[in-house]
Amino acid sequence: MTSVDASIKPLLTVESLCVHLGSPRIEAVRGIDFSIQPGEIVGLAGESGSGKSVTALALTRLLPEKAAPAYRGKVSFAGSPDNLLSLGERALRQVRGSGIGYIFQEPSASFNPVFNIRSHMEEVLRLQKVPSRQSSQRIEQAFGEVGIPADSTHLEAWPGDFSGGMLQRTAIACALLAEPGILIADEPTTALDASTQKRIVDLLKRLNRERNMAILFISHDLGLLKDIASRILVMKEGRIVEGGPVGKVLTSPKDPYTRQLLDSLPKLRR
Ligand SMILES: Nc1ncnc2c1ncn2[C@@H]1O[C@H](COP(=O)(O)OP(=O)(O)OP(=O)(O)O)[C@@H](O)[C@H]1O
Repeated sequence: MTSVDASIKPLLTVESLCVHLGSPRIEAVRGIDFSIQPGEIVGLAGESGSGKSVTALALTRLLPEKAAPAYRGKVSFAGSPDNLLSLGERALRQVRGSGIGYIFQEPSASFNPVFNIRSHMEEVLRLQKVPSRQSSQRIEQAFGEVGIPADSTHLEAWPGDFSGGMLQRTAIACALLAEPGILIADEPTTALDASTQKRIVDLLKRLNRERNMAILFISHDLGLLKDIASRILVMKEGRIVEGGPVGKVLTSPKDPYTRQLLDSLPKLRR
């Protein structure tokens, strides 16, 4: 886990973020504030429905249009004065492409089943305006980072040909192609078996260390967050009810809700 110098300016700052969505309308996120430093791994915990995924998607306005999301507050990235919540679509696409990457619980959510793996990776590079003569080398490098051979068997495969763990590693490789400053990982291991889960967590920790890539790691599993994050935030009903260094929050939680979440963890995982 990379240690973080508090004097360094935050990479991502979220101020008074509120999100209304759906029908009937609900306020899924109710005025939250947090920041993430370059190279920091922050865990976002909270039970199902507490607003973790809505928060993650709201950062770059990725919530589905059909939910008619309305955003309030400010999200700033990489020292820019722009508010991502009101930035034009084109500029925002640039941030989504290169600044802020995502991986999701269901790795298949990162892929279109009718395109093969190579097409997905080339599309990421095209959006990054990487000259096509550099494509093969960049794809090889990204695959290398996640331990998948960049041969035709893997590159010409369809997303449906891969196991969950393999597809999640491929999703991470796709995200890496854009060299994000921060990776938003929304329950990235929940759909995987225990040994694959460990492999993905180890991979993310290594990428954090080697690339100084910050990670917002979302999970309802405090035991897992203890292993990966240096700091955690706990959400309940759209609010952050507690936050701080992971060791401190987990050994002496202040909020009754965090205590309750901890009590629901098997003793061995604490
Ligand atoms: N696309 C959507 N349309 C309407 N309501 C939504 C949508 N996505 C989430 N919600 C609602 O927003 C609230 C917060 O949901 P969210 O998915 O952020 O919770 P979560 O903490 O990520 O839960 P989980 O751990 O189950 O993923 C819930 O009441 C949920 O039903």
